[in-house]
Amino acid sequence: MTEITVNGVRVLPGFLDEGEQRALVEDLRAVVAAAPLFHPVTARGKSMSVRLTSAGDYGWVSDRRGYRYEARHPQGMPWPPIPERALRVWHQVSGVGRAPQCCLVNFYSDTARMGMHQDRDEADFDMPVVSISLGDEALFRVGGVVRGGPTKSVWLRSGDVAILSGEARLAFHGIDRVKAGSSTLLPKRGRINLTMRVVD
Ligand SMILES: O=C(O)CCC(=O)C(=O)O
Ligand SMILES: [Fe+2]
Repeated sequence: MTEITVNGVRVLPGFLDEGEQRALVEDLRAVVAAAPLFHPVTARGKSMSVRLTSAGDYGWVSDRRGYRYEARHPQGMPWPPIPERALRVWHQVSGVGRAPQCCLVNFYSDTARMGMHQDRDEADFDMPVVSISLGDEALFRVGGVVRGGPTKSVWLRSGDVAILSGEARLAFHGIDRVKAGSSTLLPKRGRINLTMRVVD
């Protein structure tokens, strides 16, 4: 496994083998059973194309009041615990002593995408964001810390881990598209991305 760096974001291709990926998908079934996926809307009333849920002490939500971390799912239940298997990845790659407080779970259908944004709803940017990709490949675009600057893209494949830390912690990033049917991991097509974060 050769680590690559895309505008400062570290990518560890094939960090999880297929058995670990399958086990993690099973863990996520339990997460989604306890805290169903939902389609967030933005403060402007636009529906996001990903469906999402969270595990941990906090979950990321967005609705007409804007986006923020909340201790409960929009339907009122607490978020389930972050799967041990995901926590292990965090402790292997994050380089920090703290545990993540949120594991955001994004589900991308064939047509879903995510616009360029910074992850900046957390209190301490010395804490990295650790991402795990499962299922179909996705074109991940990374820019600098200023919107609109030059970008580089890389395909994130099932089992890849990406780390936003240091100078790249606040890098703009997004998902341009998902290559439908490029992986056989998930029973239906699509992609799951987990991002673990220390929130407060
Ligand atoms: O899906 C991805 O790889 C990135 C997700 C992301 O940037 C986010 O949830 O903030
Ligand atoms: Fe992000």
